[in-house]
Amino acid sequence: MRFEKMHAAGNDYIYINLFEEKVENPGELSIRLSERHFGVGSDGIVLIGPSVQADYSMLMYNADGSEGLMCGNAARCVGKYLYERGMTSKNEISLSTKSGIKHLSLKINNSTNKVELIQVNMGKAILSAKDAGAKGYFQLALNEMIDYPIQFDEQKYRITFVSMGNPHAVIFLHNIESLEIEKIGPKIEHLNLFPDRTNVEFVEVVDSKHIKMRVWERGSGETFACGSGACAAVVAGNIIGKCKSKAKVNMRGGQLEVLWDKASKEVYLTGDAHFVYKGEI
Ligand SMILES: N[C@@H](CCC[C@H](N)C(=O)O)C(=O)O
Repeated sequence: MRFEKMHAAGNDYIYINLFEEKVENPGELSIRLSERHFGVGSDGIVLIGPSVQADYSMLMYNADGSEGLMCGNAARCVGKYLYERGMTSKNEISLSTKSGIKHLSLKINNSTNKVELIQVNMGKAILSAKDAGAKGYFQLALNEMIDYPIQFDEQKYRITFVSMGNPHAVIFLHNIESLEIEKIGPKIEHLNLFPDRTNVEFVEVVDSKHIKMRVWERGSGETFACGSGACAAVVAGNIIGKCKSKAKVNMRGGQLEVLWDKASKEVYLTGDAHFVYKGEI
């Protein structure tokens, strides 16, 4: 099986082209390949395939084999893959995902014909179970959580829940560098408040247009970046008065830019993406 490793801000996935390869048990494959010592090593796998309603489709699996309904960084990598591997010559691409059809806009460097930046319209941020309506995408024990206080291990946290097609619990703190994310992340991921588990973003304000974030991803642990998480952090930050609706988000592996268009309620995620290497197993 041939694959390509790609990353976006250090959020690394193994990309498999279903036009060339057959995958029978993607969850099991993701566990095996993602393992950093005995496998290839990644935050999960991404399958690129055909679609009836959109130009292409994308499925993604976390390192523990669970399926992620949306992945902002993978969607952007898929845009680069489709263009640079000659599967499209379009710079506007529609991509079917488990949380609906997303639209990608590619910025091409005319002299190299390489994709420099990829923006994905992540769709509307959903803040309450009521707004999620029939689409669902997540279960929450409460209707919504805006700056909602919780306490465990004698520590207090305030959570704002945002669905970007996948669930995010956003927590603003003062010093994220010293955070024991391996201890706290899984506890919040598994709180009863989140029957589907949740991704957890720990966010620090640099200024109103710039935030820093560390992320504990559902199913993958701490990752170097999370695109949907960056979107959720800006939406949550804007709602509770911590940042503007357009902000840069710095994560361990790099920077992404997020714009929450208040008129349409849609969230745009922009940044670069990179091929790491091709492999065969
Ligand atoms: N890293 C991703 C999100 C991947 C899925 C997530 N762990 C989930 O289970 O919801 C991104 O860039 O958005």
